[in-house]
Amino acid sequence: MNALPPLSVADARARILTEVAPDRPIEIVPLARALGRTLAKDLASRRTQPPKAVSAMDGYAVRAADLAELPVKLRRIGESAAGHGFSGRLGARETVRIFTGAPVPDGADAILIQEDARAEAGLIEPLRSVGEGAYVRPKGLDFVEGEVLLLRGRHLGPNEIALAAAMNHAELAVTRRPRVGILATGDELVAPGQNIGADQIVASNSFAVAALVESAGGEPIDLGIAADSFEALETGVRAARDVRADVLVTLGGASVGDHDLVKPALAKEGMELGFWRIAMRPGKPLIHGRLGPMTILGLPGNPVSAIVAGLLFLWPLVRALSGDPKAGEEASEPAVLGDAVSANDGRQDYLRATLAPSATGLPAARPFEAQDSSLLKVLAQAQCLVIRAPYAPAGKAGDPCRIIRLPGAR
Ligand SMILES: Nc1nc2c(c(=O)[nH]1)N[C@H]1C(S)=C(S)[C@@H](COP(=O)(O)OP(=O)(O)OC[C@H]3O[C@@H](n4cnc5c(N)ncnc54)[C@H](O)[C@@H]3O)O[C@H]1N2
Ligand code: MOO
Repeated sequence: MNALPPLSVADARARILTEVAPDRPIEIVPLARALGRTLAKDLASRRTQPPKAVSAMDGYAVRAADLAELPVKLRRIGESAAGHGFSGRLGARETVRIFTGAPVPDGADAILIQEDARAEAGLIEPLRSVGEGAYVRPKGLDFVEGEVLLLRGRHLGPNEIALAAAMNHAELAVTRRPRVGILATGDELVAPGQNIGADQIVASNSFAVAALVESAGGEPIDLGIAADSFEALETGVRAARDVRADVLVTLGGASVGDHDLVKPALAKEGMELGFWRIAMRPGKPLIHGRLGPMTILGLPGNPVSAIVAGLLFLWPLVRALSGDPKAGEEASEPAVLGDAVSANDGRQDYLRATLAPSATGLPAARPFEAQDSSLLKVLAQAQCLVIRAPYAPAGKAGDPCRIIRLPGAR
């Protein structure tokens, strides 16, 4: 009974994600409130950018042909500034003073930057020739009206919001943020800043998991700390139902000790168990199930186990519940080992490691000696997790490996 179930990390993730319904509830939000949200519909541009040809530099709008043979003097006939174009047309040997972002006047086909011109009494003397189109941003260089630039499911960060604004969308259709109830469990836990008894510790996992949920676009709801009793866990489950959580994340109590009651308590409440325990370190005693409309994710109590399992399973679950079709894609990348590692057992390891440049062109990942799943300090010092497949043979420095960068690591 103690033999590890063969469920792999990839299978566990697939099973968690398959039950997510594809259609998500939609809300309309102003652009200023769209950070971290997920687009519910493909977004097409309402305009062409730039709407007409504009200058990329401060200087003079010219006809390139006029400057083919120097010396030549051009007559300055006006000015074009951003927001105030020149309405006339450039004739032979004429020029218009122009500034960055200003419309290029009709008849002009190039910009002579002002560093390459001598100006005197209404005349401009070019100091060099220019090619046709020099420093001209043609109409629609960035995008054209009707172009679909952001797809449904896109997680909105600063760049996407800037693009949506430039496309002239003042509000966006986004999916409702998945509600994630977070219930810490354990008689030993006390919230930070409280009086702490001799056998107690500060509950840190709720904060880490709430931050993960938030960064994935979900709405974390703190359900507090439940004692190690069926009654307290029952109260916690009721609280999750009351806030209409899409996901209930429990923290701790997932293992096999006499006080690890989460699985039986959830079963008593009617949870249909998906799986329990996966071939992974840290994070082995992961619980997955369904309780009415709620997905249950029981993360292990060890802080690093909770965070690593949160990154690998809760993060994609929140993305999937946000309507992101790419939620299941693992964000791993190639690297090389910076140090030797020993042969692995049957669990897929996620080793906290630093990253440094290497001669191979790939970053070199050096796992910390200390990998105990209680060590938050090591996690905060790490830049990535080195993935070690089950039964991977010993590796030496320079061997290829795959890593997952830790969010916000420095
Ligand atoms: N005989 C066995 N013992 C254990 C096994 C096993 O297979 N056989 N599995 C080990 C593994 S692997 C893990 S991981 C842990 C996880 O156990 P639980 O999920 O039951 O977690 P707890 O026992 O409740 O707590 C573990 C550890 O983490 C601290 N903790 C719990 N919650 C928080 C929190 N919110 N913030 C900060 N720290 C927290 C708790 O005080 C414990 O020190 O089980 C192994 N045991
Ligand atoms: O798998 Mo546990 O998560 O070793 O710490």
